[in-house]
Amino acid sequence: MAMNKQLNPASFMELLLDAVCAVDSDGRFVFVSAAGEQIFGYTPEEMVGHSMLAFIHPADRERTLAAAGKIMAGQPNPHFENRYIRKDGKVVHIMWSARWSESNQMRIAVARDVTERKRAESMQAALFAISEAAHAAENLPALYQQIHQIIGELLPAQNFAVALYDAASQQLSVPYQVDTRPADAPLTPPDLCALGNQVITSGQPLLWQRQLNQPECAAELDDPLLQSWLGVPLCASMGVTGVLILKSYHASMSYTLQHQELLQYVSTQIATAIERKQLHSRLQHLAQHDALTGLPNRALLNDKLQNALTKAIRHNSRVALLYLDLDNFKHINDSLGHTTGDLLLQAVASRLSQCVRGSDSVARIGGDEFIVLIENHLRPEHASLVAEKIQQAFATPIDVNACALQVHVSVGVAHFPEHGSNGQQLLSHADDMMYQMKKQRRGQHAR
Ligand SMILES: Nc1nc2c(ncn2[C@@H]2O[C@H](COP(=O)(O)OP(=O)(O)OP(=O)(O)O)[C@@H](O)[C@H]2O)c(=O)[nH]1
Repeated sequence: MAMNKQLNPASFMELLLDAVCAVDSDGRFVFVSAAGEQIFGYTPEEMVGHSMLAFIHPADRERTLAAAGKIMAGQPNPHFENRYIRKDGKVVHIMWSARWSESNQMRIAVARDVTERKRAESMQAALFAISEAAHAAENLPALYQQIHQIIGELLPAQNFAVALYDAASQQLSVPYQVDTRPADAPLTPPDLCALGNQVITSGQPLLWQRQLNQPECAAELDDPLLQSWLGVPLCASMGVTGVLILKSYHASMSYTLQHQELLQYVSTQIATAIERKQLHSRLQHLAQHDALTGLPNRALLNDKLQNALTKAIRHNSRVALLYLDLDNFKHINDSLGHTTGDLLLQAVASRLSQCVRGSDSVARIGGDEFIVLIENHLRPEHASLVAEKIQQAFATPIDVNACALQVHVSVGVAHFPEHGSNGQQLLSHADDMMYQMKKQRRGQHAR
């Protein structure tokens, strides 16, 4: 004989993994099924009678109210996502399927916990964003900033630093650091180093939580404000190249193993992005600088000159160029050797750089030819003063390989706007002036 089972839909409801909820027109929970406790951390009794808004993540409240308004106006919504704050403080992502019941004057909805899916999605999105940033960021500082932003989407990252290890000098430097610690106790980069170095040496992440009374294994943990410290190694093709560092100064926020795993998950991609950008920067530097003296080369000078002229035209201001060429440099090479000639060129570059302000530039455009680009000056006499200063600087011989070498420099000056409207014309004018000076000097010596 077949069993005559009585159907009891209410008992099915208790078994559902998704929570069934009813919310009245004032936005209060009227009913929450048993699954609600698993999802929200509150028992249905703790939720019923309370405003739905009280449980919603503050950043999602406005959006949720707008969606609720539409549902109450008769537009069912089977795919609305928002975040709730669980009783244990954790954030839970909910996918709602909701409609308005006119007869009951309630929103009837089913809530599904999609936190795991969201986590996987945001980790994928972070990886994608990091590889995008590696291509799009203009330079390394911009890349660090973008990495900070991307990590901030994944976990609390108010206090974040990138520390990089230089294997040659065995030093850890901190090229990027945002620290919200009160200004009366400023943080200096060496404070980061002890723990950072531990991460580098071990190649393992390091998580310190004050609340666990972990031993203070480094001086930086003496800081009474510090609640938690998390460092994850950056492992690239060359091994461990640095550390990503997160810190918390809030007793309510301590980094956990879950945070550590998240950071580790993206750290390899970040290490690769930094490595790629560093390589790019090195290649760019090589392409724009003279290998012997480290000064900007002709290509970079042309860029700088173009920028200077664009600014000068916009602000109705001046630009001056000094074209410098050493006299009889060939003789130094021929008599003392090419190596001495190289050392002399390096010393000349350094002496020239000391004669100009930070806003001016010195470039090496050929064997013994240098250019000084002078910006931000009011009168032509200023450029003449710089030229004089250079001649005075070279009045003292330069010591190279125990030889005191007397260097003479011929200098030609060109002014914008008087001697040309573009870089080419200015360089050509300054070259002509320099050559005239050289001819004059030769004439004087011949006499
Ligand atoms: N040591 C060294 N010499 C270089 C380098 N580049 C070019 N030179 C040499 O620099 C010399 C430049 O010769 P010139 O242009 O005749 O210049 P100069 O002997 O100073 O003659 P004037 O300019 O007429 O006074 C040549 O002997 C080049 O071989 C370099 O990187 N290192």
